[in-house]
Amino acid sequence: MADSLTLRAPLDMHLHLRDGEMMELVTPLTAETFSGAVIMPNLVPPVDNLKRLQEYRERILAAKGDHKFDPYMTLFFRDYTEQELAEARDQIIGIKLYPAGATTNSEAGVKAIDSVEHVFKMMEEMGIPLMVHGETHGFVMDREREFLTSYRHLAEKFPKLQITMEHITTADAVSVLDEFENLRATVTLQHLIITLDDVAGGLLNPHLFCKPIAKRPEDREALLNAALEAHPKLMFGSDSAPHPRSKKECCGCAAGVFTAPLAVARLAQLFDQHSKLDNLQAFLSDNAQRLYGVNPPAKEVTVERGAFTVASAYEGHGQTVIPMHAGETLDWKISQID
Ligand SMILES: NC(=O)N[C@@H](CC(=O)O)C(=O)O
Ligand SMILES: [Zn+2]
Ligand SMILES: [Zn+2]
Repeated sequence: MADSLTLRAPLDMHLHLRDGEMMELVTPLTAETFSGAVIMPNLVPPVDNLKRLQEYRERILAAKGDHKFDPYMTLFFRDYTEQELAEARDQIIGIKLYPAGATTNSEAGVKAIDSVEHVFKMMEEMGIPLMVHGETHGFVMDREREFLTSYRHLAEKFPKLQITMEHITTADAVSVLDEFENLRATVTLQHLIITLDDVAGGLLNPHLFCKPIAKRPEDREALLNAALEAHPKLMFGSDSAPHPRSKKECCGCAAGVFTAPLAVARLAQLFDQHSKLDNLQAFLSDNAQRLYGVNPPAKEVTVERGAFTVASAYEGHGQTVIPMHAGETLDWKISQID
């Protein structure tokens, strides 16, 4: 069994960097180990025009320091005009659709998905990918499964529109992925590891609470198998979603798990545990490069077997964030970054 592995240009295809002091704190933590990341637009107010997007990108580039790191920008879906889309096309990797109220900072999202199909049509014609937080407003455990109907409808009606099912959490979603050529998906680290039991089966763990909520053991199994086999349409997207400690350890805990600083080491441990280290490169970079046609800056990240104790908190810029696995010791660590 290999005791180390060098990963080329790791990519995080779903990342929240926030803004202001939180952005200052968390951006270098991703920029250090990843060559690029898809930056989610759910700021307050949302990133839904080019001026805001360009300014946000500049702030990210300033916050990343000297690290080689490409932020792949997204716009927050709204009823864009053809001219707006044409101007945005070369500056974005895609447009992210949130059903209104489905998750953190999504109040400005779409209220009725069938009322915006003219925008999907234009995006299809212009080759702009659509990324989707795919949950209905149904019972919390059924929201993703119910939304699969919308994915099927969109995939069929707009066969040239590239649609990413973001942060999938169910076995059903894995199956739908194979039904349509134009569907692809991201999956998080936590959904490969935990189930609802880890969130709420014993003492409540707010640091594992996110949307979509972690599901059943058989769902985790299906997601994990697809990731370990480096399913060609599945990409790593951490959905690392930092919230201040005070917004997590309180009554009315915000949804989001912060995994950016430990994601690569923890994925190496997971793939090693299942003797699938050889497939990590595809899951963590090659699939995304092929599906999105991105060409990230060169970066080699070597992981090796060895103890790595995750910080109990990340602090700085007046912010405190608690990561997943806080204070725990992992079996794999990053040993070198070139
Ligand atoms: N995943 C989450 O639970 N939260 C994300 C939003 C999202 O990706 O849905 C956040 O912005 O905090
Ligand atoms: Zn989401
Ligand atoms: Zn997210």
